[in-house]
Parts: sequence; C-alpha cells; structure tokens
Amino acid sequence: MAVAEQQSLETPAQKADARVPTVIVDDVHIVYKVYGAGTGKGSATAALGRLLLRRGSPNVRRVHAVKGVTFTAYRGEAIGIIGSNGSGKSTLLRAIAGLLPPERGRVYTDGQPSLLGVNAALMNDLTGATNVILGGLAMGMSREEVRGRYQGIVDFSGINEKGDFISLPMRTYSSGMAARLRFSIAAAKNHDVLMIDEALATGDRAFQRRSEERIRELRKEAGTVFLVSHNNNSIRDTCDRVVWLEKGELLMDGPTDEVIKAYEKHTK
Ligand SMILES: Nc1ncnc2c1ncn2[C@@H]1O[C@H](COP(=O)(O)OP(=O)(O)OP(=O)(O)O)[C@@H](O)[C@H]1O
Repeated sequence: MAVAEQQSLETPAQKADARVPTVIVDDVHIVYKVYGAGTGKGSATAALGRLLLRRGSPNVRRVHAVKGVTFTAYRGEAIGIIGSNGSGKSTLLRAIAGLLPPERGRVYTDGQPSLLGVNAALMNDLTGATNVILGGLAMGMSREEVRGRYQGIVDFSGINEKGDFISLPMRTYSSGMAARLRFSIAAAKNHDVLMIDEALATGDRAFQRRSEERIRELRKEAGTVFLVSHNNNSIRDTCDRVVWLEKGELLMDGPTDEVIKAYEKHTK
C-alpha cells in the first residue's frame, strides 16, 4: 500500500519528524445510480417486460457526486470539509468510511474510520440510557468500560439538564437532543479517524463549545478528525486545515484561514 512505500523511502532522520498519513484519497469518483428516475415507467409490469426482453432499465440516472478528489490526511490533523449544498461533502465522508464504493480511484485508511452523522443509527424505541450502553458496546468497549464512562457520556450530552430524559425512549427526544447523544457516545472513544457530519450545528452554544473542546482532545490523542459543517466559526475554532468542495470537485485545500476567506468571498 502507498503508506508503507512512502515510509520505507524515508531516511531515519526524516522518519523522526515524519507526519503519519491516516487517510489517502486518490482520484476518487463516486457515482450514485438513481433507478426509476424521471419517466414514470416504474411499474411492475414494465419491469417484468424489461426482464423478459433482457433490456436494461431505460431510466437509470447517474449522479456524479465526487469527481476526482485527491488529498492525504495526517495523524493529529482536524480537517474541515466545506462547500455549498450538494457539493459532495457527505458523499466524500461516506466514501472514506467505506460505505460507498468509488467508481474510480482508491481510499486508503490507516485504522478504522468512524462516521458520526446526524443519521447514525440509534434505536428509537429504546431509552437513551440503553442506547448509550449498546452504542459503547458496538464501538468495541468492554462492559466495564461502558459502565465506567456511562455517566460521563450522559453529562457531556446534557440530556438530563432539564429532567430525567435519559430514561425515556429516544423517540421522545428532539432532533437536537438525539444528535447530542450520538455525538457524546461516539466522542467517548478515541478514534483513529473520526468523521463528524454536521453534528455540531445541532446543539446549543454550550454543547458546541464542549464538542469543540472534545474534538481538540481527540486530535491530541493522535487521531484524525474530519468535520463537515456549514458553520464557518465551528470550522475556524476546531480545524487547522480545510478542504473545499464545489460540484464534486476539490476547489481548494490548505490552512483554515486562507480557504475560509476564499470561500466567503466566493459565497458573497
Ligand atoms: N443517495 C443518493 N442518491 C442519489 N444522489 C445522491 C444521493 N445522495 C446524495 N446525492 C447527490 O449527490 C450530490 C452530493 O450530495 P451530498 O449529500 O454529498 O452533498 P453535501 O455537500 O453533503 O450537501 P449538503 O451541504 O446539502 O449536506 C448531490 O447532487 C446529491 O443530490
């Protein structure tokens, strides 16, 4: 793999202060195929007819969401991903997490990437408390670890600030409360590569501050953090590098201030 080759070419002196790559995105293209789009010929009879005549579906539309994106992320970096609606940010994160196969190109990762989206799956009919326990176990913590961290996770989420909500089913939570609990569960563990999709936008200011602080800690613990957000201040406060996508293409990749300044100029 590319990472191993790169490291073996370095002299010992270079190695000492070498940056360790954690994610290599190499000319990645992601294409969604949307079936039954457009013409309204989606009936079962029409599908059966196509099967019998061995003809392909006439109405498959291809959405080329990520177009030839290339960059390398290093250990200890927090990278913001910005761009207008539909520019391919979430798609790129899902590809890094291994949830979407690239049509072309490769993603190499060192360690297990964890994607924390606002849609991360928690069980709506179970209580917040049970979800904390199941979430911890699903992330590979032992029962003792989960028990030890339980109160910290609940306190971090702030779910119980206005009453005993943690013992109620998740379906009774507002979307903001649910997103806070998801972030708190995922952030309780040190991740090799943690990807956060808009989680910070959902909490109130106090929760955002706690989350930003936790992201800084996660970086210190030698992981790599990706943060997709429309909130430029959150990105400024947490990331030292920003990747800017537009229409699926990488428009700019560099220090946070430079890229955000260019992006703000572009969006004005
Ligand atoms: N499941 C899907 N099937 C088909 N097309 C999709 C799917 N998900 C996303 N797309 C399309 O891919 C493109 C990129 O979408 P994506 O959600 O990655 O953008 P984004 O930058 O995260 O947007 P936003 O800022 O609005 O969340 C858009 O054109 C979108 O319509």
